[in-house]
Amino acid sequence: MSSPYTVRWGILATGGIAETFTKDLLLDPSSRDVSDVKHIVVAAASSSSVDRAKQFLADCSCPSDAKAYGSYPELVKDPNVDIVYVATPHSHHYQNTMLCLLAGKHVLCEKAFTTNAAQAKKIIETAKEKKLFLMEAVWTRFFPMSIHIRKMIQDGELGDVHRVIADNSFGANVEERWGTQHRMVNMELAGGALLDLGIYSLTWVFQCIYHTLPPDSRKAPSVLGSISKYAKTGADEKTSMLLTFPAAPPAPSKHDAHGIALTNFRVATFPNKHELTRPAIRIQGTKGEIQVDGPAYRPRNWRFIPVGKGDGDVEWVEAKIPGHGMFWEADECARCLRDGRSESEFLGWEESVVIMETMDEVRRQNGQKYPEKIETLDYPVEL
Ligand SMILES: NC(=O)C1=CN([C@@H]2O[C@H](COP(=O)(O)OP(=O)(O)OC[C@H]3O[C@@H](n4cnc5c(N)ncnc54)[C@H](OP(=O)(O)O)[C@@H]3O)[C@@H](O)[C@H]2O)C=CC1
Ligand SMILES: O=C1OC[C@@H](O)[C@H](O)[C@H]1O
Repeated sequence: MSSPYTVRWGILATGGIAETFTKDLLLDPSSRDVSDVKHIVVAAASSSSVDRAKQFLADCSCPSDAKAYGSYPELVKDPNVDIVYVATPHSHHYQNTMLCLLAGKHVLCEKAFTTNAAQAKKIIETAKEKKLFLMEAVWTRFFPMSIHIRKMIQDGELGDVHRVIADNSFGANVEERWGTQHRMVNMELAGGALLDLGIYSLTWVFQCIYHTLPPDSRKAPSVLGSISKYAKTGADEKTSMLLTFPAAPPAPSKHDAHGIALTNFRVATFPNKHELTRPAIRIQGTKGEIQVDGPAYRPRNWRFIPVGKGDGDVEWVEAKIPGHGMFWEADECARCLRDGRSESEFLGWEESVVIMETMDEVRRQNGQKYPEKIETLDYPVEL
């Protein structure tokens, strides 16, 4: 058996998801029956200090020879880094990803890709120019469950999919939990429910209705969106979206399809998040519906209820996750690098842009603008 293709990662920022991702990277791939790729963490950078980066590497049990850097520019100069995982707040993704690409590094950038679609197009254009790999880290797309559900739809097991309803909401006392400075509500950090959580509701709508079509049949949806703002900062705390995907050309398909994407900081998808009470996602076709339990970003159970059957007739299917589940997107990055592909077919550049454009339009309809310094295409900008 040939030795696995090995990818050397640099971690940019040392916050919560950086730690979760890094620990997942270091899990033995055989624990998820993977043998063709493997991952090494060779460096991490903190904008706070080199000591913070050192502590991060230690906390994640990274190899002792992994390099700690006290700045992002130092990280992207490291010749041992093949690909950088960008784990800063949404507001910084554009500047940080441009830094990496211009230094010749492949990039996996956390979601939301950027603050707006124009920035997403700019980093994609730069990746194309530099012949580099770039992907938005919408990790849920790479779950075996997501892949299986997409295939069921493409194989016609649901019949014609007319509607997808997806909710990704937290029940929180926003004032107590996040105040005014936390990235979740801080407009300086592109805070708000839409870019942080709503993108997962949109992910389920898009991966079931849009992504399952042949690429040349995919058409961007029209969207109606409603935003309610958190009084203390103006970030969106409730965003509800109705998307209409036109009938798929060239063969005039029988219908268009609706997506209802919801996100909310005040009320949760499940009243009791530890019980399987109701689906976070419903994928509704003419032969039946798939229900996914949620949370939308890391669902663990799903079921298919054929037309004629009741909820009580069909058991939930548990989809086990040997770890947190971020390794699957990393495995996809490794396979793309191995095969010389600049983008993943699971989440290509065009689809990331269409989703960013959808969120832009919802923000436009509701007068939701972030500070110019995080909406700008200028680079470099000190944030
Ligand atoms: N895929 C998933 O499941 C999840 C994804 N995310 C995404 O990951 C990104 C980061 O989220 P999360 O890890 O929770 O955020 P954290 O606040 O925990 O970490 C963000 C890190 O970014 C760096 N940073 C640089 N500049 C700033 C700044 N001005 N303000 C705050 N932090 C700054 C800091 O690291 P340093 O000081 O070392 O430079 C900080 O620790 C977001 O885009 C979010 O959407 C978040 C949670 C889950
Ligand atoms: O991506 C995410 O998934 C889990 C949430 O807790 C987090 O806020 C969000 O960024």
